[in-house]
This record gives sequence, structure tokens and C-alpha cells, in this order.
Amino acid sequence: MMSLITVNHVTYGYDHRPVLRDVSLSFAQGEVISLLGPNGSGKTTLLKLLMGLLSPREGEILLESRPVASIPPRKLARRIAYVPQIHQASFGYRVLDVVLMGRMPHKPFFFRYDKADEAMAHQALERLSIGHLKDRSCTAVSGGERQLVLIARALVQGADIFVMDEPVNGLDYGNQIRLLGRIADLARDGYTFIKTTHFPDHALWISDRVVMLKQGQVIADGRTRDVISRNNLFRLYNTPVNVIGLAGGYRICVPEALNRFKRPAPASDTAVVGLTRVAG
Ligand SMILES: Nc1ncnc2c1ncn2[C@@H]1O[C@H](COP(=O)(O)OP(=O)(O)OP(=O)(O)O)[C@@H](O)[C@H]1O
Repeated sequence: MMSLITVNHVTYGYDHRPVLRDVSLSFAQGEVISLLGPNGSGKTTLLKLLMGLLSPREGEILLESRPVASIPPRKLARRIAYVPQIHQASFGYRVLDVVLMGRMPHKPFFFRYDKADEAMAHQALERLSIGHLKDRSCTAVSGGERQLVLIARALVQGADIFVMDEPVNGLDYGNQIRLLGRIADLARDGYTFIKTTHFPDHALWISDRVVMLKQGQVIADGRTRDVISRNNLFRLYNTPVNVIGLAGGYRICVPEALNRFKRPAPASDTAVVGLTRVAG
């Protein structure tokens, strides 16, 4: 498969201390890639390098065959969009206006949005099933809805590569599942997602590829089912986690520490559990 993004022997450090060391990776179009690693392992730094916000000290990053560092920011924005973590909206922009902002890289310095821009924005909102929110203020929608608004903005930006830093952080369980579902749908349409996560289970749910970063180095990179293993999870997080296969080909992570969390159930609880089982 042709490489969409190639990271060639990249080294980076904010000061003298190296944060990323000799990182080489290659991502293909339509892949969902999860970057996993302990706090401070360099995940966000790698995302910033991919978006051209930082330049490698050594090595290079190519978008198709062109160095990212040589692509003007407005041009790069038409290919790569950043969807930030859920955050509190501080300005009361209308949802439709926030989505329209995605058209900026396509416009001259002084411009007005035209009918075609508005049609694209409406289409993106409908695609994510949030058309009904278009006239609401961004301060009056939930965190999960705001995350979808930012994805809609990335779609009208025309980007085909979405970079997301812990996209489900702060979302309730239902919205986490729905957001990951949207990512999987868009990946089926050819969009590429490079996202960080602290949840190996989320990587198992929707990722084609997993890259494990530890102390700035890639310790594993490959197909999700090969990389998410007890061995690799122990190397990464220094805690034993069993990866259990379920019917239907699903896999889940079960930390061994759960044994220690078990508390003896009072006799009365056992009876209730027994009743629930019968009823269920
Ligand atoms: N602007 C900065 N100036 C100096 N050091 C920085 C800066 N940003 C990050 N670092 C340091 O670089 C290292 C990697 O940080 P980075 O944010 O890439 O890690 P991360 O894997 O995304 O962490 P987390 O999972 O906690 O978000 C950390 O030691 C961090 O303290």
C-alpha cells in the first residue's frame, strides 16, 4: 500500500533532552492508527510534528512524497485537520459558523462565505447527524456534540487526514462509543485517522494499526491484533494485562490487578445477584 505519511528517522527535543528518538513510521490512506504510550512518552509531540507545528531536529516527515515542513500552512490545512480534545467553548459562536471556519484555508484574505460554503457546512453537519444543532451557540451544546462540530469543521476544511489527541477524553461512555463509531464510518470512506489514546480497548475496537511509544521510541508498530498483546502492554505500562478473545473475534483487555480489587460480597448481595441472573 502506498504511504500517505512517512516518518523517516525523526528525532526531536524541546531543549537538550530528546523527546522522540529515531522514530520511523509509515501510514496508509484510510487507516485508523492509535498511538499508545505512558504519560510523557512523546505522543502529542509526534502529532505536532505530523501537522508541521514543530520541525524535526533530525530526519523528515513526508506527506505523500513532499516534506511536511515545505508545505505552506494554508495548503497543509487542506489535507490535515487537527481535532482537539473536548474543551469548554469560551466564545458563543454559532455551530454553523464554527463549521464554516473550516473553509478559511480555501479563501482569499478578505472574503465572505458563499452559498457553496454554506451548503458544504450543512452537508457536514447532516453527515454527522447534528444538523439540528446548527443555530445553537457552541456554549450550549454538550462536550460530545462539540467534538462532532469540530469533526464537521475538519470535513469542510477538505482534509482527508484527521489528527486527534485523546478524542474521547471527557466524553461519557455512550458518547465515547458513538464518536469512535463515527471515526470508523469516516475511515471506511477513505479518511485517515491518527489518534492518541490511553485505552488499549479503544485501539482494539476501531484501529487498523497501533504504534506504541515509550520514552520517545517506537517499541511496537503493526496490526492491532498483533501489537495489543500481554507482552507489549507489560513493556509499555509495566502492569500485567490479559488480552481475552471473545466470540465473534472481539478482544478485550483485562488487567490482572482486578483480582486484587475483588471484595467479598455480603450474603444478601449474592442473593440479589442470583435473582438478577435469573431475571436477565
Ligand atoms: N513545550 C514544551 N516544552 C518543553 N518540554 C515539553 C513541551 N511539551 C512537552 N514537553 C515534554 O516532552 C515530553 C513529551 O511530551 P508529550 O506531550 O509529547 O507526551 P505525551 O505522550 O503526549 O503525554 P500525555 O500522555 O501525558 O499527554 C514530556 O516530558 C513533556 O514534559
